[in-house]
Amino acid sequence: MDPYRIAASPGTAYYVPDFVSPQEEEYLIRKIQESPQPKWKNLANRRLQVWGGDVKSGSNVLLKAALPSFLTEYPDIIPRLRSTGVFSNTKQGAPNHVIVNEYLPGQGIMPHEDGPSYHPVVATISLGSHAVFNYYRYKAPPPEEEIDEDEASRTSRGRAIHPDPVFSIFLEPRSLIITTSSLYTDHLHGIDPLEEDIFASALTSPPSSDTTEDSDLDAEKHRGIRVVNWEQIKDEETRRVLEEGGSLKRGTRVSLTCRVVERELGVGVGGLKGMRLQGKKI
Ligand SMILES: O=C(O)CCC(=O)C(=O)O
Ligand SMILES: [Fe+2]
Repeated sequence: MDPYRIAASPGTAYYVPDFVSPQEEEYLIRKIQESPQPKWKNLANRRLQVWGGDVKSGSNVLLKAALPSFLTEYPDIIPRLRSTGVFSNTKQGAPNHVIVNEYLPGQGIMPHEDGPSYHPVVATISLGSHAVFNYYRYKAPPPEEEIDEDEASRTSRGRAIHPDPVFSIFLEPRSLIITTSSLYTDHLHGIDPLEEDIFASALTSPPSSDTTEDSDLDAEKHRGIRVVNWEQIKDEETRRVLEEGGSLKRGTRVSLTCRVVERELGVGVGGLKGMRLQGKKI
């Protein structure tokens, strides 16, 4: 995987263009769209499907269900992810849990952390359209003496997030991105709800706060996002936009977020009825 490493990313991340072929992309989108209506969960700003089973809240345990053949047989997404080796230090060796998200132009996902149920290596496949993944950090917590006991035991929820992303990664349709370790555990990730992404030239540096006397023209040149992996972008036209600055309209994007939940419970004959988990009926 070394040739695919994103050099400018903090932590270790890999960007693999053309991880799936155009034919496979079309097939996957079709199979996902053909899933029965109840498989879709409608959220305010996107809809999603969960495959592989549910993670019981509070337990971090996956109540395992079979992955569909469009992920295990044709196209062989899961075996292909196994062969990258990035999951080799997990018990399973390959993702056992996949979330499918569908975003129409103008939709996105708020900056968030995925939580402790997942092993901190994530494989994301983009289909249909591009995305710009933004990574954020929390604002520094208040000094310790100002935190009361209750505050300290609270989870990260409710902590203020820095409004500007620390960095952004461009995801082409059919690409795979693998994020690991600190990128996953120390940052939040999100996608802005936009119909069009605006890019500043990757060759310019972001305006610093003491360059307020910049001309309007200079300011214009600096406006927009810079992505850290622009040199790894396969599509020439897209790479030129990222290099020189410009905009890209979004289409419908379908993503596969593939992860490992190391603690899992298989579903035997008779299903979940009467099953107990850590002494509790589930
Ligand atoms: O669509 C994506 O690539 C991001 C999805 C995501 O962050 C999530 O499902 O937790
Ligand atoms: Fe996420």
